[in-house]
Amino acid sequence: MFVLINLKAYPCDPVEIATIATDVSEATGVRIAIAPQATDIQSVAETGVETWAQHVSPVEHGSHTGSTLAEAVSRAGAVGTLLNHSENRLRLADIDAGLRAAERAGLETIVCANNPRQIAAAARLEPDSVAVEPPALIGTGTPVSKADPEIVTDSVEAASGVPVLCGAGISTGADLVAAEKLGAGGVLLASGVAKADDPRAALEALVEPL
Ligand SMILES: O=C(CO)COP(=O)(O)O
Repeated sequence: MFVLINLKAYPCDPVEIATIATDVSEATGVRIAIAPQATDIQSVAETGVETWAQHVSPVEHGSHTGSTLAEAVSRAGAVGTLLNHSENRLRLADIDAGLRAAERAGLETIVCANNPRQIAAAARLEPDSVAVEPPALIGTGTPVSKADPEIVTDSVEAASGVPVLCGAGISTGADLVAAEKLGAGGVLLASGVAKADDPRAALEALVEPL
């Protein structure tokens, strides 16, 4: 299972969480990555943890003030990027161009989507993986694998062989096991670790049953 922790714009310490993730990943052998704010990518990557961008802009080098260049996040130490998170929705053409920008920079890609129909469309754009996250469950602590397991199984079918992660409301080891049983190759989560009083205990408990 791939565990990708999206720190969003939460007021957590990204380097502390990255250090914990490195320790837990080394101790358990579970692949754990952190997606911090773009400006924290370098300091997070320096901990040795697998580091992802939350987004890259659909542009190449050029006159694109305010953009997040795929090559720049790669240079800072990111090895992958999310695209089209439900909190940062993109137009179809921009998802496509963002994917091609990430490919040029050598970044692994995950395109997020709300439901199995969108997963089918996202998979056709040939990302490395897709992630289904029903927006209504994000941040609720109610996992998609429990609230609506068919969203995961239908997404796995709709993705036509592209690996599927699931996310929204995931916070326990049981949630990870349930996601794996439904066919997900990984999970995307945020508040369960980024907002935990004790992120180390939260992350250890999360991967313990794997
Ligand atoms: O949006 C998410 C991960 O990208 C899920 O957020 P929560 O884990 O807080 O529900």
